[in-house]
Amino acid sequence: MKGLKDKVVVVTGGAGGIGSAICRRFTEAGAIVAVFDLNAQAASALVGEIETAGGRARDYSVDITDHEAVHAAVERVEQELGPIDVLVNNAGWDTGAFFLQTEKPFWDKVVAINLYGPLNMHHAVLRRMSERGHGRVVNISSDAGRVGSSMEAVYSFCKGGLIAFSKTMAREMARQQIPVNVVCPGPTATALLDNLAQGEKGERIKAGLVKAVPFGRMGQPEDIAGTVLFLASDDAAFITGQVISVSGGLTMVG
Ligand SMILES: NC(=O)C1=CN([C@@H]2O[C@H](COP(=O)(O)OP(=O)(O)OC[C@H]3O[C@@H](n4cnc5c(N)ncnc54)[C@H](O)[C@@H]3O)[C@@H](O)[C@H]2O)C=CC1
Ligand SMILES: CC(C)c1ccc(C(=O)O)c(O)c1O
Repeated sequence: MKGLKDKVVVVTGGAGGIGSAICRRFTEAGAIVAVFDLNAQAASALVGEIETAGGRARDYSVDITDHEAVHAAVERVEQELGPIDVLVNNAGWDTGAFFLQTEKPFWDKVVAINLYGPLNMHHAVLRRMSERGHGRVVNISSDAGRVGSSMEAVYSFCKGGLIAFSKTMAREMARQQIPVNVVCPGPTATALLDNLAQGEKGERIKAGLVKAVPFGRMGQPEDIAGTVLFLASDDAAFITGQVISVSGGLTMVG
């Protein structure tokens, strides 16, 4: 894909399942990746692996729910790696429960990570991109935000909100020619899915999710990364405000 070499890319949740696949693919394409993650150990291990393979990456231990910490980390990236060209908001979290069995402290955590996290990141990075009139944003939502998902009510609320927010940012950033797009994975084999569906009941939930996928299998993190790179590349320079599901046909939204 065109235009990714030497680009500075920030990936939140970059040490996780889908995030690490995205980071690897960007570095394989010649980009320099800033791995933002709460899990400092996993982020550092990923950077070591990428460097061993000849790629360029640096880990940043950041909690995306912390507004000041996000601004400080973004400033550090620009000082250490250069102006940020691409922002991928990928970090997310949930655990499965029916809404009526949940309480506010749980909602606060889900909203803090899945909504305030991306808000903080956009606020810190897009002002800089906007001043430069250059940049790209790819937000990782979920098919849960398009069609809902039982036992993921507050998460779906956030992921649907992220889609609406992305379309609004796409409009607000259009004058600066900064595309903002959304990728919606379906059920994908990562720790998040394992956490959502545990034990025998979990296996039944996973089997049910797979059954709903026309392609008849769960996604792998590598299935998601290519679409993210495409949207960050020059090949997608005229695409903005779009939502693409990468879910083996789970949702076919017009
Ligand atoms: N796995 C799945 O089936 C699906 C995942 N998604 C979305 O894909 C994205 C990536 O998810 P996975 O790779 O599956 O999850 P994961 O659990 O493997 O990775 C998430 C990463 O985010 C990091 N993180 C969590 N809270 C953070 C915070 N406050 N600050 C910084 N980093 C934080 C974690 O340390 C972890 O490394 C998420 O936005 C998720 O909602 C969407 C649809 C399906
Ligand atoms: C139903 C959607 C696609 C879904 C399923 C599972 C998880 C997860 O384990 O985190 C999601 O994030 C989803 O969005």
